[in-house]
Amino acid sequence: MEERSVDVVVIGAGTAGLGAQSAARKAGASVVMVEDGPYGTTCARVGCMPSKLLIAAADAARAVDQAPIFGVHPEGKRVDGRQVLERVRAERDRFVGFVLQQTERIPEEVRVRGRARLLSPTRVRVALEGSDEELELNARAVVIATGSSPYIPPNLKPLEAKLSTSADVFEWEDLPESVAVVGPGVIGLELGQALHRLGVRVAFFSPFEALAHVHDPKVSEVVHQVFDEEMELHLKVDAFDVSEAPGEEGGFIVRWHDAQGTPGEARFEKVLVTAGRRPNLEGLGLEQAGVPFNDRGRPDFDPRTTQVGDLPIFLAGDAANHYPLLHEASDEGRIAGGNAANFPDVRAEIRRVPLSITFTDPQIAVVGKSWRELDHEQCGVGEVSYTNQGRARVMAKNKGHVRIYADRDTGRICGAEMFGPSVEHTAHLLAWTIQCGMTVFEALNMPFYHPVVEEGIRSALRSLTGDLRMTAGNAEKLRYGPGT
Ligand SMILES: Cc1cc2nc3c(=O)[nH]c(=O)nc-3n(C[C@H](O)[C@H](O)[C@H](O)COP(=O)(O)OP(=O)(O)OC[C@H]3O[C@@H](n4cnc5c(N)ncnc54)[C@H](O)[C@@H]3O)c2cc1C
Ligand SMILES: NC(=O)c1ccc[n+]([C@@H]2O[C@H](COP(=O)([O-])OP(=O)(O)OC[C@H]3O[C@@H](n4cnc5c(N)ncnc54)[C@H](O)[C@@H]3O)[C@@H](O)[C@H]2O)c1
Repeated sequence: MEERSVDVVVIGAGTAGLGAQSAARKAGASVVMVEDGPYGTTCARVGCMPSKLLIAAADAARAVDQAPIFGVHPEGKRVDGRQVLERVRAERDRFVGFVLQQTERIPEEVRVRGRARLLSPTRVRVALEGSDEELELNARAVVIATGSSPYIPPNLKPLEAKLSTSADVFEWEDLPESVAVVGPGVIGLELGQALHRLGVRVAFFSPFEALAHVHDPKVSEVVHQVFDEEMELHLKVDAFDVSEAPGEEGGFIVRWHDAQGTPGEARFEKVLVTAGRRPNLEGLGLEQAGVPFNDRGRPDFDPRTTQVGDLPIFLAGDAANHYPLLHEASDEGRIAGGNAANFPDVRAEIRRVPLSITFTDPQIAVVGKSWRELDHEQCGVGEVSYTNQGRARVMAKNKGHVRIYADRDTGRICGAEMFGPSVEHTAHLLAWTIQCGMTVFEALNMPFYHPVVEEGIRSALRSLTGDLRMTAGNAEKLRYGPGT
Protein backbone atom coordinates (compact mmCIF):
# COMPACT_ATOMS: atom_id res chain seq x y z
CA MET A 1 0.00 0.00 0.00
CA GLU A 2 1.29 3.43 -0.97
CA GLU A 3 1.84 5.93 1.86
CA ARG A 4 2.19 9.69 1.59
CA SER A 5 2.91 12.38 4.17
CA VAL A 6 1.35 15.82 3.74
CA ASP A 7 0.52 18.75 5.99
CA VAL A 8 -3.24 18.73 5.43
CA VAL A 9 -5.77 16.20 4.11
CA VAL A 10 -9.11 17.62 2.97
CA ILE A 11 -11.94 15.08 2.62
CA GLY A 12 -14.52 16.25 0.08
CA ALA A 13 -14.15 18.51 -2.98
CA GLY A 14 -17.41 20.45 -2.63
CA THR A 15 -17.59 24.17 -1.89
CA ALA A 16 -16.16 23.75 1.63
CA GLY A 17 -13.42 21.33 0.55
CA LEU A 18 -12.34 23.49 -2.41
CA GLY A 19 -12.16 26.51 -0.09
CA ALA A 20 -10.20 24.53 2.51
CA GLN A 21 -7.57 23.23 0.08
CA SER A 22 -7.12 26.69 -1.38
CA ALA A 23 -6.69 28.36 2.06
CA ALA A 24 -4.32 25.63 3.26
CA ARG A 25 -2.14 25.88 0.14
CA LYS A 26 -2.10 29.69 0.39
CA ALA A 27 -0.82 29.26 3.96
CA GLY A 28 2.07 27.24 2.53
CA ALA A 29 0.86 23.74 3.45
CA SER A 30 1.20 20.65 1.28
CA VAL A 31 -2.33 19.33 0.71
CA VAL A 32 -4.20 16.29 -0.56
CA MET A 33 -7.93 16.67 -1.31
CA VAL A 34 -9.85 13.39 -1.56
CA GLU A 35 -13.13 13.17 -3.49
CA ASP A 36 -15.36 10.15 -3.76
CA GLY A 37 -18.13 11.40 -6.07
CA PRO A 38 -18.24 13.56 -9.19
CA TYR A 39 -16.45 16.92 -9.11
CA GLY A 40 -18.64 19.99 -9.55
CA THR A 41 -20.11 20.55 -6.01
CA THR A 42 -23.60 19.90 -4.68
CA CYS A 43 -24.52 23.58 -5.09
CA ALA A 44 -23.84 23.72 -8.83
CA ARG A 45 -24.73 20.14 -9.72
CA VAL A 46 -27.87 19.31 -7.72
CA GLY A 47 -28.49 22.18 -5.27
CA CYS A 48 -28.67 25.97 -5.39
CA MET A 49 -28.30 26.45 -9.14
CA PRO A 50 -30.60 23.84 -10.75
CA SER A 51 -33.29 24.54 -8.11
CA LYS A 52 -33.20 28.26 -8.94
CA LEU A 53 -33.31 27.42 -12.66
CA LEU A 54 -36.49 25.39 -12.14
CA ILE A 55 -37.95 28.25 -10.08
CA ALA A 56 -37.11 30.69 -12.90
CA ALA A 57 -39.22 28.58 -15.29
CA ALA A 58 -42.06 28.53 -12.74
CA ASP A 59 -41.83 32.33 -12.39
CA ALA A 60 -42.29 32.64 -16.17
CA ALA A 61 -45.40 30.40 -16.03
CA ARG A 62 -46.74 32.35 -13.06
CA ALA A 63 -46.29 35.69 -14.85
CA VAL A 64 -48.49 34.40 -17.68
CA ASP A 65 -51.14 33.19 -15.19
CA GLN A 66 -51.11 36.56 -13.40
CA ALA A 67 -51.13 38.71 -16.54
CA PRO A 68 -54.96 39.02 -16.75
CA ILE A 69 -54.89 40.90 -13.40
CA PHE A 70 -53.29 43.75 -15.38
CA GLY A 71 -55.65 43.43 -18.36
CA VAL A 72 -53.08 41.50 -20.38
CA HIS A 73 -54.38 38.25 -21.85
CA PRO A 74 -51.68 36.00 -23.26
CA GLU A 75 -53.38 33.24 -25.19
CA GLY A 76 -52.60 29.56 -25.37
CA LYS A 77 -50.17 29.05 -22.51
CA ARG A 78 -48.41 25.68 -22.83
CA VAL A 79 -45.70 24.32 -20.56
CA ASP A 80 -43.31 22.02 -22.41
CA GLY A 81 -41.94 19.95 -19.52
CA ARG A 82 -39.11 18.46 -21.57
CA GLN A 83 -37.96 21.90 -22.69
CA VAL A 84 -38.17 23.25 -19.13
CA LEU A 85 -35.93 20.46 -17.83
CA GLU A 86 -33.56 20.67 -20.81
CA ARG A 87 -32.90 24.35 -20.06
CA VAL A 88 -32.43 23.56 -16.36
CA ARG A 89 -29.80 20.94 -17.26
CA ALA A 90 -28.10 23.01 -19.98
CA GLU A 91 -27.64 26.05 -17.75
CA ARG A 92 -26.77 23.83 -14.78
CA ASP A 93 -24.05 22.13 -16.86
CA ARG A 94 -22.62 25.53 -17.68
CA PHE A 95 -22.32 26.37 -13.97
CA VAL A 96 -20.84 22.94 -13.23
CA GLY A 97 -18.38 23.49 -16.10
CA PHE A 98 -16.92 26.55 -14.35
CA VAL A 99 -16.43 24.56 -11.13
CA LEU A 100 -14.82 21.70 -13.07
CA GLN A 101 -12.38 24.13 -14.70
CA GLN A 102 -11.53 25.56 -11.28
CA THR A 103 -11.04 22.05 -9.85
CA GLU A 104 -8.87 20.92 -12.76
CA ARG A 105 -6.57 23.91 -12.27
CA ILE A 106 -5.62 22.48 -8.85
CA PRO A 107 -2.27 20.65 -9.20
CA GLU A 108 -2.69 16.94 -9.91
CA GLU A 109 -0.70 15.82 -6.85
CA VAL A 110 -3.32 17.56 -4.65
CA ARG A 111 -6.29 15.68 -6.14
CA VAL A 112 -6.95 12.07 -5.12
CA ARG A 113 -10.05 10.15 -6.23
CA GLY A 114 -11.48 7.67 -3.75
CA ARG A 115 -13.33 7.17 -0.48
CA ALA A 116 -11.59 8.40 2.67
CA ARG A 117 -11.89 7.33 6.30
CA LEU A 118 -9.94 8.24 9.40
CA LEU A 119 -7.75 5.67 11.17
CA SER A 120 -6.64 8.25 13.75
CA PRO A 121 -6.84 12.07 13.97
CA THR A 122 -3.91 12.34 11.55
CA ARG A 123 -4.09 9.14 9.46
CA VAL A 124 -6.49 8.81 6.56
CA ARG A 125 -7.01 5.66 4.50
CA VAL A 126 -8.35 6.10 0.95
CA ALA A 127 -9.99 3.30 -1.05
CA LEU A 128 -8.81 4.47 -4.47
CA GLU A 129 -11.42 4.86 -7.21
CA GLY A 130 -11.47 2.21 -9.90
CA SER A 131 -8.98 -0.16 -8.19
CA ASP A 132 -8.60 -2.43 -5.17
CA GLU A 133 -5.65 -0.35 -4.00
CA GLU A 134 -5.59 1.78 -0.91
CA LEU A 135 -3.54 4.86 -0.11
CA GLU A 136 -2.52 5.86 3.40
CA LEU A 137 -2.10 9.55 4.10
CA ASN A 138 -0.26 10.84 7.17
CA ALA A 139 -1.10 14.45 7.91
CA ARG A 140 -0.60 17.12 10.56
CA ALA A 141 -4.32 18.00 10.34
CA VAL A 142 -7.49 16.87 8.56
CA VAL A 143 -10.45 18.87 7.21
CA ILE A 144 -13.74 16.98 6.95
CA ALA A 145 -15.93 18.62 4.28
CA THR A 146 -18.06 15.66 3.23
CA GLY A 147 -21.40 17.47 2.74
CA SER A 148 -24.85 16.05 3.50
CA SER A 149 -27.40 13.59 2.06
CA PRO A 150 -31.21 13.46 2.01
CA TYR A 151 -32.82 11.98 5.12
CA ILE A 152 -35.29 9.21 4.32
CA PRO A 153 -37.81 8.69 7.17
CA PRO A 154 -37.86 5.08 8.46
CA ASN A 155 -41.37 4.34 7.11
CA LEU A 156 -40.17 5.18 3.57
CA LYS A 157 -36.87 3.25 3.77
CA PRO A 158 -38.21 0.06 2.12
CA LEU A 159 -39.17 2.08 -1.00
CA GLU A 160 -36.06 4.29 -0.98
CA ALA A 161 -34.71 3.19 -4.38
CA LYS A 162 -38.01 4.07 -6.09
CA LEU A 163 -38.62 7.43 -4.44
CA SER A 164 -37.21 10.73 -5.74
CA THR A 165 -34.90 13.09 -3.89
CA SER A 166 -34.12 16.66 -4.94
CA ALA A 167 -31.16 15.51 -7.07
CA ASP A 168 -33.44 13.21 -9.11
CA VAL A 169 -35.82 16.02 -10.06
CA PHE A 170 -33.24 17.68 -12.31
CA GLU A 171 -32.71 14.40 -14.21
CA TRP A 172 -36.41 13.86 -15.01
CA GLU A 173 -36.91 13.74 -18.79
CA ASP A 174 -40.35 15.34 -18.52
CA LEU A 175 -42.50 16.90 -15.81
CA PRO A 176 -44.63 14.26 -14.09
CA GLU A 177 -48.39 14.52 -13.89
CA SER A 178 -48.39 14.50 -10.05
CA VAL A 179 -45.95 14.61 -7.13
CA ALA A 180 -46.38 14.00 -3.39
CA VAL A 181 -43.78 16.11 -1.55
CA VAL A 182 -42.84 14.58 1.81
CA GLY A 183 -41.39 17.39 3.95
CA PRO A 184 -42.44 21.04 3.35
CA GLY A 185 -39.05 22.48 4.35
CA VAL A 186 -36.85 24.74 2.29
CA ILE A 187 -36.16 22.26 -0.52
CA GLY A 188 -39.71 20.81 -0.51
CA LEU A 189 -41.40 24.21 -0.77
CA GLU A 190 -39.00 25.60 -3.38
CA LEU A 191 -39.26 22.59 -5.69
CA GLY A 192 -42.89 21.75 -4.87
CA GLN A 193 -44.20 25.25 -5.56
CA ALA A 194 -42.18 25.46 -8.78
CA LEU A 195 -43.58 22.12 -10.00
CA HIS A 196 -47.11 23.21 -9.02
CA ARG A 197 -46.76 26.44 -11.03
CA LEU A 198 -45.49 24.45 -14.00
CA GLY A 199 -48.77 22.52 -14.01
CA VAL A 200 -47.87 19.44 -11.94
CA ARG A 201 -50.48 18.30 -9.37
CA VAL A 202 -48.54 18.66 -6.11
CA ALA A 203 -49.51 17.81 -2.52
CA PHE A 204 -47.31 18.34 0.54
CA PHE A 205 -47.26 15.99 3.54
CA SER A 206 -45.70 16.41 6.99
CA PRO A 207 -46.31 15.05 10.49
CA PHE A 208 -45.35 18.54 11.71
CA GLU A 209 -46.94 21.96 11.34
CA ALA A 210 -43.90 24.07 10.39
CA LEU A 211 -43.36 25.35 6.85
CA ALA A 212 -39.71 26.07 5.96
CA HIS A 213 -37.95 27.57 8.98
CA VAL A 214 -40.54 30.16 10.04
CA HIS A 215 -41.37 30.12 13.74
CA ASP A 216 -42.56 33.67 14.48
CA PRO A 217 -46.26 32.99 15.15
CA LYS A 218 -47.56 35.98 13.15
CA VAL A 219 -45.31 35.44 10.15
CA SER A 220 -45.99 31.71 10.28
CA GLU A 221 -49.76 32.32 10.26
CA VAL A 222 -49.49 34.34 7.04
CA VAL A 223 -47.11 31.80 5.45
CA HIS A 224 -49.62 29.02 6.19
CA GLN A 225 -52.55 31.05 4.93
CA VAL A 226 -50.87 32.11 1.65
CA PHE A 227 -49.45 28.69 0.77
CA ASP A 228 -52.65 26.93 1.82
CA GLU A 229 -54.62 29.16 -0.58
CA GLU A 230 -52.34 28.20 -3.47
CA MET A 231 -51.36 24.59 -2.80
CA GLU A 232 -52.56 21.33 -1.28
CA LEU A 233 -51.02 21.11 2.20
CA HIS A 234 -51.49 18.13 4.51
CA LEU A 235 -49.79 19.12 7.77
CA LYS A 236 -49.78 17.31 11.12
CA VAL A 237 -50.75 14.14 9.26
CA ASP A 238 -50.76 10.85 11.10
CA ALA A 239 -50.33 7.24 9.91
CA PHE A 240 -48.66 8.46 6.73
CA ASP A 241 -47.99 5.55 4.41
CA VAL A 242 -46.68 5.16 0.85
CA SER A 243 -46.92 2.01 -1.26
CA GLU A 244 -46.42 1.21 -4.93
CA ALA A 245 -49.64 1.57 -6.94
CA PRO A 246 -50.88 -1.69 -8.44
CA GLY A 247 -51.43 -2.08 -12.18
CA GLU A 248 -49.70 -0.87 -15.32
CA GLU A 249 -50.13 2.82 -14.59
CA GLY A 250 -47.47 2.64 -11.86
CA GLY A 251 -46.77 5.40 -9.39
CA PHE A 252 -47.55 5.40 -5.68
CA ILE A 253 -50.57 5.31 -3.39
CA VAL A 254 -50.30 7.71 -0.46
CA ARG A 255 -52.55 7.13 2.55
CA TRP A 256 -52.81 9.42 5.56
CA HIS A 257 -55.01 10.69 8.37
CA ASP A 258 -55.29 14.48 8.56
CA ALA A 259 -55.03 16.49 11.81
CA GLN A 260 -58.73 15.80 12.55
CA GLY A 261 -58.24 12.05 12.03
CA THR A 262 -60.01 11.97 8.65
CA PRO A 263 -58.43 9.39 6.34
CA GLY A 264 -57.23 10.35 2.86
CA GLU A 265 -55.83 8.43 -0.09
CA ALA A 266 -54.44 9.56 -3.46
CA ARG A 267 -52.27 8.29 -6.27
CA PHE A 268 -49.13 10.19 -7.34
CA GLU A 269 -46.76 9.53 -10.21
CA LYS A 270 -43.74 10.50 -8.07
CA VAL A 271 -42.98 10.82 -4.38
CA LEU A 272 -40.34 13.48 -3.67
CA VAL A 273 -38.72 13.07 -0.24
CA THR A 274 -37.46 16.39 1.17
CA ALA A 275 -37.61 15.59 4.89
CA GLY A 276 -34.23 17.20 5.69
CA ARG A 277 -30.58 16.43 5.08
CA ARG A 278 -28.03 14.75 7.36
CA PRO A 279 -24.25 15.34 7.48
CA ASN A 280 -22.18 12.66 5.70
CA LEU A 281 -20.26 11.50 8.77
CA GLU A 282 -21.08 7.79 8.84
CA GLY A 283 -18.29 5.40 7.98
CA LEU A 284 -15.69 8.14 8.33
CA GLY A 285 -14.06 6.54 11.39
CA LEU A 286 -14.84 9.44 13.72
CA GLU A 287 -14.95 7.09 16.73
CA GLN A 288 -11.51 5.59 15.90
CA ALA A 289 -10.19 9.14 15.65
CA GLY A 290 -11.48 9.90 19.17
CA VAL A 291 -13.87 12.63 18.03
CA PRO A 292 -15.84 13.99 21.02
CA PHE A 293 -19.63 14.18 20.55
CA ASN A 294 -22.03 16.64 22.23
CA ASP A 295 -25.32 15.70 23.92
CA ARG A 296 -27.10 15.88 20.52
CA GLY A 297 -24.75 13.22 19.15
CA ARG A 298 -22.92 15.72 16.92
CA PRO A 299 -19.14 16.26 16.83
CA ASP A 300 -18.12 18.89 19.36
CA PHE A 301 -17.39 21.67 16.83
CA ASP A 302 -16.47 25.32 17.43
CA PRO A 303 -17.96 27.42 14.61
CA ARG A 304 -15.43 30.24 15.17
CA THR A 305 -12.43 27.97 14.50
CA THR A 306 -14.20 24.95 12.92
CA GLN A 307 -12.03 22.77 15.20
CA VAL A 308 -13.43 19.55 16.66
CA GLY A 309 -12.62 19.38 20.40
CA ASP A 310 -8.89 20.02 20.68
CA LEU A 311 -8.02 17.57 17.89
CA PRO A 312 -6.19 18.39 14.64
CA ILE A 313 -9.55 17.83 12.91
CA PHE A 314 -11.65 20.62 11.35
CA LEU A 315 -15.23 20.38 10.10
CA ALA A 316 -16.67 22.56 7.34
CA GLY A 317 -19.86 23.01 5.31
CA ASP A 318 -22.91 20.75 5.50
CA ALA A 319 -20.80 18.12 7.32
CA ALA A 320 -20.61 20.58 10.24
CA ASN A 321 -24.36 21.28 10.00
CA HIS A 322 -23.91 24.70 11.61
CA TYR A 323 -25.79 26.60 8.88
CA PRO A 324 -25.98 24.23 5.87
CA LEU A 325 -25.81 27.00 3.27
CA LEU A 326 -23.48 27.78 0.42
CA HIS A 327 -21.89 30.97 1.77
CA GLU A 328 -21.37 29.34 5.18
CA ALA A 329 -19.72 26.29 3.55
CA SER A 330 -17.39 28.62 1.72
CA ASP A 331 -16.48 30.58 4.90
CA GLU A 332 -16.02 27.43 6.96
CA GLY A 333 -13.82 25.86 4.29
CA ARG A 334 -11.54 28.90 4.31
CA ILE A 335 -11.36 28.99 8.15
CA ALA A 336 -10.79 25.22 8.39
CA GLY A 337 -8.09 25.18 5.69
CA GLY A 338 -6.17 28.06 7.28
CA ASN A 339 -6.33 26.57 10.77
CA ALA A 340 -5.42 23.08 9.56
CA ALA A 341 -2.34 24.51 7.80
CA ASN A 342 -1.25 26.43 10.89
CA PHE A 343 -2.18 23.79 13.49
CA PRO A 344 -1.69 23.98 16.49
CA ASP A 345 -1.90 27.78 16.06
CA VAL A 346 -5.71 27.79 15.77
CA ARG A 347 -7.35 31.22 15.27
CA ALA A 348 -11.00 32.16 15.80
CA GLU A 349 -12.92 34.17 13.22
CA ILE A 350 -16.00 36.31 13.78
CA ARG A 351 -18.82 34.74 11.76
CA ARG A 352 -21.23 36.68 9.58
CA VAL A 353 -24.78 37.49 10.68
CA PRO A 354 -26.93 34.41 9.92
CA LEU A 355 -29.01 34.85 6.77
CA SER A 356 -31.16 32.23 5.08
CA ILE A 357 -33.51 32.77 2.16
CA THR A 358 -36.13 30.42 0.76
CA PHE A 359 -36.87 31.13 -2.89
CA THR A 360 -40.60 30.51 -2.82
CA ASP A 361 -43.08 33.15 -3.96
CA PRO A 362 -43.50 35.10 -1.72
CA GLN A 363 -39.96 34.55 -0.47
CA ILE A 364 -39.08 33.66 3.11
CA ALA A 365 -36.04 34.82 5.06
CA VAL A 366 -34.65 34.51 8.55
CA VAL A 367 -32.02 37.11 9.49
CA GLY A 368 -29.88 37.32 12.63
CA LYS A 369 -31.69 35.92 15.64
CA SER A 370 -34.77 33.90 14.74
CA TRP A 371 -37.96 34.01 16.83
CA ARG A 372 -36.89 30.82 18.62
CA GLU A 373 -33.50 32.31 19.56
CA LEU A 374 -34.87 35.61 20.90
CA ASP A 375 -34.87 36.62 24.55
CA HIS A 376 -38.51 37.72 24.40
CA GLU A 377 -38.28 39.83 27.59
CA GLN A 378 -35.36 41.74 26.18
CA CYS A 379 -36.54 42.28 22.61
CA GLY A 380 -39.09 44.56 21.01
CA VAL A 381 -40.93 43.67 17.80
CA GLY A 382 -41.91 45.82 14.81
CA GLU A 383 -43.96 44.58 11.91
CA VAL A 384 -45.48 45.28 8.55
CA SER A 385 -48.11 43.53 6.50
CA TYR A 386 -47.53 43.64 2.76
CA THR A 387 -51.28 43.51 2.03
CA ASN A 388 -51.52 47.27 1.48
CA GLN A 389 -47.88 48.14 0.85
CA GLY A 390 -47.78 50.54 -2.11
CA ARG A 391 -45.23 48.98 -4.47
CA ALA A 392 -46.35 45.44 -3.61
CA ARG A 393 -49.93 46.34 -4.63
CA VAL A 394 -48.67 47.95 -7.86
CA MET A 395 -47.06 44.63 -8.80
CA ALA A 396 -50.00 42.53 -7.47
CA LYS A 397 -47.50 40.91 -5.11
CA ASN A 398 -49.12 42.24 -1.95
CA LYS A 399 -48.87 39.15 0.22
CA GLY A 400 -46.65 38.74 3.22
CA HIS A 401 -45.69 39.81 6.71
CA VAL A 402 -42.35 40.89 8.16
CA ARG A 403 -41.39 41.14 11.83
CA ILE A 404 -38.15 42.80 12.93
CA TYR A 405 -36.63 42.42 16.42
CA ALA A 406 -34.43 44.84 18.41
CA ASP A 407 -32.85 44.92 21.84
CA ARG A 408 -34.84 46.99 24.37
CA ASP A 409 -31.73 48.38 26.12
CA THR A 410 -29.70 49.42 23.10
CA GLY A 411 -32.23 49.78 20.29
CA ARG A 412 -29.97 47.62 18.13
CA ILE A 413 -31.64 45.48 15.50
CA CYS A 414 -30.96 41.82 16.24
CA GLY A 415 -33.13 39.71 13.92
CA ALA A 416 -36.11 39.30 11.62
CA GLU A 417 -38.43 36.70 10.17
CA MET A 418 -39.68 37.75 6.77
CA PHE A 419 -42.25 36.66 4.20
CA GLY A 420 -43.04 38.88 1.24
CA PRO A 421 -42.07 40.26 -2.14
CA SER A 422 -38.35 40.77 -2.90
CA VAL A 423 -37.40 39.50 0.54
CA GLU A 424 -34.11 38.16 -0.90
CA HIS A 425 -33.06 41.83 -1.17
CA THR A 426 -34.65 43.36 1.94
CA ALA A 427 -33.24 40.50 4.06
CA HIS A 428 -29.74 41.51 2.92
CA LEU A 429 -30.39 45.11 4.01
CA LEU A 430 -31.41 43.92 7.47
CA ALA A 431 -28.49 41.51 7.73
CA TRP A 432 -26.13 44.38 6.93
CA THR A 433 -27.76 46.70 9.53
CA ILE A 434 -27.36 43.95 12.14
CA GLN A 435 -23.75 43.23 11.23
CA CYS A 436 -22.97 46.96 11.39
CA GLY A 437 -24.53 47.06 14.88
CA MET A 438 -27.09 49.67 13.81
CA THR A 439 -29.89 50.87 16.05
CA VAL A 440 -33.40 51.04 14.64
CA PHE A 441 -33.01 54.86 14.43
CA GLU A 442 -29.79 54.62 12.45
CA ALA A 443 -31.51 52.26 10.04
CA LEU A 444 -34.39 54.73 9.70
CA ASN A 445 -31.89 57.48 8.82
CA MET A 446 -30.82 55.54 5.72
CA PRO A 447 -32.33 56.61 2.37
CA PHE A 448 -35.59 55.00 1.28
CA TYR A 449 -36.72 55.62 -2.29
CA HIS A 450 -40.37 55.79 -3.37
CA PRO A 451 -42.20 53.64 -4.36
CA VAL A 452 -40.21 50.54 -3.36
CA VAL A 453 -40.86 47.44 -1.25
CA GLU A 454 -38.12 48.69 1.12
CA GLU A 455 -40.68 51.26 2.34
CA GLY A 456 -42.41 48.27 3.95
CA ILE A 457 -39.23 47.65 5.95
CA ARG A 458 -39.28 51.31 7.00
CA SER A 459 -42.87 50.85 8.28
CA ALA A 460 -41.76 47.82 10.32
CA LEU A 461 -38.81 49.79 11.74
CA ARG A 462 -41.13 52.66 12.69
CA SER A 463 -43.46 50.24 14.41
CA LEU A 464 -40.42 48.81 16.21
CA THR A 465 -39.54 52.24 17.70
CA GLY A 466 -43.09 52.30 19.09
CA ASP A 467 -42.74 48.89 20.69
CA LEU A 468 -39.35 49.80 22.17
CA ARG A 469 -40.91 53.04 23.50
CA MET A 470 -37.64 54.78 22.73
CA THR A 471 -36.95 58.19 21.24
CA ALA A 472 -34.11 58.69 18.80
CA GLY A 473 -32.26 60.81 21.38
CA ASN A 474 -32.41 58.00 23.93
CA ALA A 475 -31.03 55.49 21.49
CA GLU A 476 -28.15 57.77 20.50
CA LYS A 477 -27.26 58.15 24.20
CA LEU A 478 -27.32 54.40 24.70
CA ARG A 479 -25.07 53.94 21.71
CA TYR A 480 -22.53 56.71 22.16
CA GLY A 481 -22.78 57.36 25.93
CA PRO A 482 -24.86 59.71 28.11
CA GLY A 483 -22.69 62.74 27.21
CA THR A 484 -24.00 62.91 23.63
C1 LIG B 1 -31.83 21.23 -3.69
C2 LIG B 1 -30.90 22.12 -2.91
C3 LIG B 1 -30.98 23.49 -3.06
C4 LIG B 1 -30.11 24.30 -2.34
N1 LIG B 1 -30.22 25.66 -2.51
C5 LIG B 1 -29.39 26.48 -1.82
C6 LIG B 1 -29.45 27.88 -2.03
O1 LIG B 1 -30.25 28.40 -2.83
N2 LIG B 1 -28.61 28.66 -1.31
C7 LIG B 1 -27.73 28.14 -0.41
O2 LIG B 1 -26.99 28.90 0.24
N3 LIG B 1 -27.64 26.81 -0.21
C8 LIG B 1 -28.44 25.98 -0.90
N4 LIG B 1 -28.35 24.63 -0.73
C9 LIG B 1 -27.36 24.12 0.24
C10 LIG B 1 -25.94 24.12 -0.39
O3 LIG B 1 -25.99 23.47 -1.65
C11 LIG B 1 -25.00 23.36 0.55
O4 LIG B 1 -25.01 24.01 1.82
C12 LIG B 1 -23.56 23.37 0.03
O5 LIG B 1 -23.50 22.94 -1.30
C13 LIG B 1 -22.70 22.44 0.91
O6 LIG B 1 -21.37 22.38 0.43
P1 LIG B 1 -20.35 21.30 1.03
O7 LIG B 1 -19.02 21.63 0.49
O8 LIG B 1 -20.52 21.22 2.49
O9 LIG B 1 -20.85 19.90 0.46
P2 LIG B 1 -20.75 19.24 -1.01
O10 LIG B 1 -20.70 20.26 -2.10
O11 LIG B 1 -21.83 18.22 -1.05
O12 LIG B 1 -19.34 18.50 -0.99
C14 LIG B 1 -19.09 17.35 -0.22
C15 LIG B 1 -18.24 16.40 -1.05
O13 LIG B 1 -17.69 15.39 -0.20
C16 LIG B 1 -17.64 14.18 -0.93
N5 LIG B 1 -17.51 13.07 0.05
C17 LIG B 1 -18.43 12.67 0.97
N6 LIG B 1 -17.93 11.66 1.72
C18 LIG B 1 -16.67 11.42 1.27
C19 LIG B 1 -15.64 10.51 1.65
N7 LIG B 1 -15.78 9.67 2.66
N8 LIG B 1 -14.48 10.52 0.95
C20 LIG B 1 -14.29 11.39 -0.07
N9 LIG B 1 -15.22 12.29 -0.47
C21 LIG B 1 -16.39 12.31 0.20
C22 LIG B 1 -18.94 14.18 -1.71
O14 LIG B 1 -18.86 13.31 -2.83
C23 LIG B 1 -19.07 15.66 -2.11
O15 LIG B 1 -18.52 15.93 -3.38
C24 LIG B 1 -29.17 23.75 -1.44
C25 LIG B 1 -29.07 22.36 -1.31
C26 LIG B 1 -29.92 21.56 -2.04
C27 LIG B 1 -29.78 20.06 -1.90
N1 LIG C 1 -32.71 28.62 -0.57
C1 LIG C 1 -31.78 28.04 0.17
O1 LIG C 1 -30.90 28.68 0.73
C2 LIG C 1 -31.80 26.57 0.33
C3 LIG C 1 -32.53 25.78 -0.53
C4 LIG C 1 -32.56 24.42 -0.31
C5 LIG C 1 -31.83 23.88 0.73
N2 LIG C 1 -31.12 24.67 1.55
C6 LIG C 1 -30.39 24.11 2.71
O2 LIG C 1 -30.59 22.72 2.77
C7 LIG C 1 -31.11 22.38 4.07
C8 LIG C 1 -31.94 21.15 3.98
O3 LIG C 1 -33.16 21.44 3.34
P1 LIG C 1 -34.41 20.48 3.55
O4 LIG C 1 -35.57 21.13 2.89
O5 LIG C 1 -34.01 19.12 3.17
O6 LIG C 1 -34.56 20.47 5.12
P2 LIG C 1 -35.52 21.31 6.08
O7 LIG C 1 -35.06 21.07 7.45
O8 LIG C 1 -35.63 22.71 5.61
O9 LIG C 1 -36.96 20.66 5.86
C9 LIG C 1 -37.30 19.38 6.20
C10 LIG C 1 -38.81 19.32 6.33
O10 LIG C 1 -39.21 17.97 6.47
C11 LIG C 1 -40.12 17.86 7.55
N3 LIG C 1 -40.01 16.50 8.06
C12 LIG C 1 -39.12 16.00 8.95
N4 LIG C 1 -39.35 14.69 9.15
C13 LIG C 1 -40.38 14.34 8.35
C14 LIG C 1 -41.07 13.14 8.09
N5 LIG C 1 -40.76 12.01 8.73
N6 LIG C 1 -42.07 13.14 7.19
C15 LIG C 1 -42.40 14.29 6.54
N7 LIG C 1 -41.79 15.46 6.76
C16 LIG C 1 -40.79 15.49 7.63
C17 LIG C 1 -39.70 18.95 8.51
O11 LIG C 1 -40.74 19.31 9.38
C18 LIG C 1 -39.35 20.07 7.53
O12 LIG C 1 -40.49 20.78 7.14
C19 LIG C 1 -31.86 23.62 4.49
O13 LIG C 1 -32.01 23.69 5.88
C20 LIG C 1 -30.98 24.71 3.98
O14 LIG C 1 -29.95 24.96 4.91
C21 LIG C 1 -31.11 26.01 1.37
